[in-house]
Amino acid sequence: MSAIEVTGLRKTYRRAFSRTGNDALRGVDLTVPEGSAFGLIGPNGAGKTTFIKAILGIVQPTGGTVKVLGGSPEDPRIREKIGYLPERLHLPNAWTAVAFLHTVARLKRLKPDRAAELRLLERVGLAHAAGQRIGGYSKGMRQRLGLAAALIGSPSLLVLDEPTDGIDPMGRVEVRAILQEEVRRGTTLFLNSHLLAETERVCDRVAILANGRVLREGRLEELARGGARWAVRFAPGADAGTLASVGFQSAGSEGLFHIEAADPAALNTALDKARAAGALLVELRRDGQDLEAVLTATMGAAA
Ligand SMILES: Nc1ncnc2c1ncn2[C@@H]1O[C@H](COP(=O)(O)OP(=O)(O)OP(=O)(O)O)[C@@H](O)[C@H]1O
Repeated sequence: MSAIEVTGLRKTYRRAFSRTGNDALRGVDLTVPEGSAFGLIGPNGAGKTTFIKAILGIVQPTGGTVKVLGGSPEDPRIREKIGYLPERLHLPNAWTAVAFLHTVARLKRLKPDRAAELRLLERVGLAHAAGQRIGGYSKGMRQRLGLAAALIGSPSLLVLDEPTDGIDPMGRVEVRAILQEEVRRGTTLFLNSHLLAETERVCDRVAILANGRVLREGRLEELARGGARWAVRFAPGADAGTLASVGFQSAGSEGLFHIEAADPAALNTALDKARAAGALLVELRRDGQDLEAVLTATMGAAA
């Protein structure tokens, strides 16, 4: 089953007293496989937050269909299985973190469990501030609390809109570890982040949204990391003719070669042959672009 299945999704925000509107989504088809870590990227105003709100039933689509966890996002039984961290968090400043999580649990129709709530606060690095009023929290602390609220009840789908906004670099490492744990647990992660390095580290699939349309979608390996192409450096003295016969094409600079290998087994077979011919491997890396380069190239091609 797909965690999210969207077809022909359109959203036009109507302008008051006007016949025209603002087309935020212009026919989006997107499938998010269950258990995947999916990243949505794109420039400001692309429609990312609108897309997220549509899959959560917060905005009403103008057209198209949205199926989440096999049902409608408006179905309360489906909503209970979704954890959501919005881009703009509104937290009750006069409350403590514990009181807030308690209420979120009740809204999710869960039995309040103080020990579980304290464990969650510990997990997001807020144990020390559990009894403090939220009004005194820093931006990063508020964001961590929002993440804790999204994690309540071990959701099947976690939808996070800019989760590390305001969180310091060490905090980002912690948040990333939590997201990776959740994915290992089987949660589907849907992440909207402007931090491409973050998306690249956490996600296995990515979609590029621009001007309300999906320009590219696929496995990160295929889009960014170069897929089957590898760059290999051998120690000086390796015989280029012999290496070419087993698939290594010279890249011009001393000792540097490229090879296409469909999978790790094919790559290792070629490396074994190169070593058997006396070549010494000194460096191996995927010959790919990073996500920033993919986004820039995709946006350039679409302009
Ligand atoms: N409530 C609204 N009323 C009218 N227009 C809106 C509303 N919300 C969003 N828009 C418009 O819809 C378009 C898409 O906005 P959206 O916030 O979905 O983009 P985004 O990709 O999340 O942007 P960002 O990366 O800047 O957060 C923009 O042109 C925006 O101005």
